[in-house]
Amino acid sequence: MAALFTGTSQQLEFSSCGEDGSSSSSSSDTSDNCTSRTRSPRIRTPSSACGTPRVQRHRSRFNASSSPMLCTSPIPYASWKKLRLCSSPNTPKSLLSKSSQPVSNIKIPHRQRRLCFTLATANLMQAPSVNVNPFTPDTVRRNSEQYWTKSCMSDDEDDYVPGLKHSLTSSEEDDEAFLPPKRRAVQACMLSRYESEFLQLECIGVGEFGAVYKCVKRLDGCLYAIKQSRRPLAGSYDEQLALKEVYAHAVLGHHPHVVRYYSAWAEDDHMLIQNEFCDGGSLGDAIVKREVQGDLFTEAELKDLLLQVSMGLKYIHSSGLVHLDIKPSNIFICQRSSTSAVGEGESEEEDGSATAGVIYKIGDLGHVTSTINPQVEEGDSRFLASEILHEDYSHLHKADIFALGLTVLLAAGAPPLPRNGDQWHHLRQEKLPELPQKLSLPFKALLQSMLHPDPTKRPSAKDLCRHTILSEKRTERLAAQLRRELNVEKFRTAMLEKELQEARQAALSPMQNLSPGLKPPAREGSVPRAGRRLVGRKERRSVSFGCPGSYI
Ligand SMILES: Nc1ncnc2c1ncn2[C@@H]1O[C@H](COP(=O)(O)OP(=O)(O)OP(=O)(O)O)[C@@H](O)[C@H]1O
Ligand SMILES: [Mg+2]
Repeated sequence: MAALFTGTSQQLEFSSCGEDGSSSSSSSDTSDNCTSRTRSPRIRTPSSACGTPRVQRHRSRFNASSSPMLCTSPIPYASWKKLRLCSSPNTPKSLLSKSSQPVSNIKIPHRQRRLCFTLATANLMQAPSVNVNPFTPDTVRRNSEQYWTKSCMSDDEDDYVPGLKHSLTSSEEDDEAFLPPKRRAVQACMLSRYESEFLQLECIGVGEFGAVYKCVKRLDGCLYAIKQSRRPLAGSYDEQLALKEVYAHAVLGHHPHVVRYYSAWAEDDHMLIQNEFCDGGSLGDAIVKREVQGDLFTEAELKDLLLQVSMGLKYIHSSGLVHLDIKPSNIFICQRSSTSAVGEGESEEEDGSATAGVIYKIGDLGHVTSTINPQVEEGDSRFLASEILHEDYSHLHKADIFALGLTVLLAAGAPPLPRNGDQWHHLRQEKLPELPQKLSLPFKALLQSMLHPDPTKRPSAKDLCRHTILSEKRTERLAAQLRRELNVEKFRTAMLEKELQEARQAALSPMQNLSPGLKPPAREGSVPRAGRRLVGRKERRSVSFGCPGSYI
């Protein structure tokens, strides 16, 4: 993995993401840009509030937990090294690699491995061996385009259109480049799991914990976001964060408003977490982008954001957990089409959130803790509720509501949030920041209530999901969902009607060929036997569509 990091950092140039630690400038951190993150203790001296500098407290906690004897975590923190037990899961790919390994497992010296990894990575970069998933929307579209192009070509071979021919050839070549030649199987067994199972496409973000890469999984051809810890993990604070994230994801399961987790493993002292890739990036990035374009989130969009994240929080809270690091850079955006491809239909239908537009998802579960036995690692100080600073953990889920209130205000165009000082306290004393747009009074009042100094006065995530101000949004979502379902049913009905007509015709045509004397007497309203048998299996499906005058 060291090699992996050496190799890839050369090729990918971390600095090209513009997010190296040194470039952080919190003055312009409208949306907690990843340049400005300081994972631990963000409050230096929130004036009178806290005598002990946060840094101190935080560090000591971290040191304590690095020793197995002093570990205070409620989670039985097995050393991350134990993850190595499952670092080569029996995915078809790893089984293939294993079977191609020589019987005598020759240990390659580290230096040599480094070289192998780098060379192999270079080779893979040149000719990526990745399967093409035929079911992803892009592939389906491309295949159908190719199908039409090909059929047009074969209809009239002589009508040669250079451009068309060229595009067809190049896309065929693309496909060939993606198919794994057999000889690469030998290389694959020398690669790390990350390198053998994934093709790294680009660096999509850098945070305190590490870097996040957009990757395509060679086996299924789908995109994933893989988060890699920057520093070696053993006994570190990062280890705790990484394990917390993995444990939380595993407990939470799937929800349309929580970034989906697929797998995690350790390689050469670094943790890797494979998550759903959100093609719209983070809300933080979206806020910055829209600010630059002078295009603020409208009130309707803000309500949609608030409703969706509240749904995700409601789910997290109902599982007895709290996020504790809600902020724009930890909320991810998926465009509608890509989300449906991930196969989340069931749960989306449940809460009626499947509509056109974007889907917001809560990610980065590195600070998640349980409400019953909380082990609080504060998140970003800009979003920290004051009771958490005072170590009052009796209403932890309301700290998430507070952070969400500030997140929505930032999306509404609020100026960058203070990390400490008087401004920091003002925000926690019901003094909302100035906004560059006019929000309706009820919506403003709702946001204000989310920032109430008394956590018990803040609405819960459940309250927010049911709130009348957001109910309009909810109704809209529900209506859109129903419209989609109606369209599907209409389409199904049309198909069945067509089938029915064909079946009737098929049944009638042999009868028409019979001489009049041989024809059985027609029973009014009945379909001839042959016809019934032909469509009999569709009976149950068809019956709800009420086909008058038939038994079908
Ligand atoms: N699933 C994902 N899909 C798309 N982009 C992602 C995904 N996960 C992370 N990113 C990008 O990587 C950045 C950092 O990710 P993440 O928040 O997980 O890391 P972090 O180290 O915890 O950062 P921070 O300390 O700011 O919370 C995000 O701001 C986002 O731009
Ligand atoms: Mg983050």
